[in-house]
This record gives sequence, structure tokens and C-alpha cells, in this order.
Amino acid sequence: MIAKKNITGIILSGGKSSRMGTDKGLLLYNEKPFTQYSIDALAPFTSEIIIVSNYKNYDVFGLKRVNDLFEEAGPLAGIYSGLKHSKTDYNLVLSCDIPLITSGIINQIIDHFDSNFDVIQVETNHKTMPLIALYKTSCKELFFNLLKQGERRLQYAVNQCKVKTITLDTENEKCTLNVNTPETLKTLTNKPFRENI
Ligand SMILES: Nc1nc2c(ncn2[C@@H]2O[C@H](COP(=O)(O)OP(=O)(O)OP(=O)(O)O)[C@@H](O)[C@H]2O)c(=O)[nH]1
Repeated sequence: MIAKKNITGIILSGGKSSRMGTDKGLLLYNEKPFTQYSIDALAPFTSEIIIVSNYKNYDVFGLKRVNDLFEEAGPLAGIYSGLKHSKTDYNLVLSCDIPLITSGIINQIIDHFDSNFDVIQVETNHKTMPLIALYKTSCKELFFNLLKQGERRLQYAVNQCKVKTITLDTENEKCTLNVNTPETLKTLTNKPFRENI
């Protein structure tokens, strides 16, 4: 078991949102910004939540916001920046584009906690999801070295760590839906996608 006081929440809200064409993390689903769903899922398990984004608009959530320490270097750099600011040994990392995420999924990660692993991630349909995962803060040394060498692939970085993968059942699979495009958003809302805060 791992206590809330030992876990920081890290939400990645940077990047280009090029496929969506508008900042994904601030899109509304059922009147609530996407990023807020990640915040709500993490809150019961974390002592602090950090949003990693260069965009000041994310100050609206009233949480600690930190800038990317490597510019335009993708989610690996986002995680590294969050880990650099973390004051705890463990971190639950979520992306900002999974508005169906629930605390139940986070609870499964916590239930499978094992300090022998650097990363505990979920998997659905044989697809691993390193953006719904628990990371040891100590991963930051490896991630920094990889980023300095120009490495950008998160999956590659995670594969260098001791990783445990939890397979979600079909019921929970739906909750990991990644909303990257206007088409996927439409399947959720049946509304035009340019409706952000
Ligand atoms: N802080 C930070 N987060 C990022 C960065 N790139 C992507 N993310 C986040 O990582 C998650 C997955 O991002 P992707 O969908 O792979 O990339 P994206 O840039 O958001 O979108 P596309 O341009 O459509 O690929 C989302 O939560 C993004 O907000 C980055 O450079 N910095």
C-alpha cells in the first residue's frame, strides 16, 4: 500500500494539440474542462497536483503550474518537468485528454503498487498507456539523460525502466479513451468541437 502523502499528481497539459486544432486540455465535456477530469481522478490519491504546461490559461485550475524544462519535446519532457518539481517519491501521471478517466482506474494502479518497479502503467487491448501510470521520482535522472541525447520517445524511455503493466478489463477500457481529434470528440458530445473555456 502507498499513502497519499507519498504521491504527487502530474498532469500533462502542454504540446501542440495539432490533431484537435484547439487546446485539448481546456475543451469542455459536460460543462467541465478535460483537464478537470484528470484532476478529479487524481485528487483522492495525491498530496499535491502539478500541471505541466507553458500556457498560463491553465492557472484557472488554481493548482501549481510548471513550465516545460525542454521545449517542444513531447510527453517525455512533460513528465521529466513534473518529476523535477515533485516533492514525493512517487507520482501519478495523467494526460489531459482522457475525459472519461475515473478514480477507479487510479485505484487499480494503487492496488498493484510494488516498490520494486519504477513505473506501473495500465494496458488495454495490448496497448500500453504510459500516460496513465505511476512513476518513481528517481526516473528523472534517466529521463534527463535521454532527453539531453535528443530522445523523445516516451515508450522507449519507459522500456529502460522496471515496468509493471496492469491489464484493464473491458468495462474500464472505455474510461481510457484518448480524445485527440474532433471526430473522437464528436462521438462523445455530438456537439461542435470549438467549445472551449
Ligand atoms: N507538458 C507537456 N505536455 C505535453 C507535451 N506534448 C504533449 N503533451 C501532453 O501529453 C499528452 C499526449 O499528447 P499527444 O496527444 O501525444 O500530443 P499533443 O501535442 O497533445 O497532440 P498532437 O499535436 O495532436 O499530437 C497530452 O496530455 C498533451 O497535453 C509537451 O511538450 N509538454
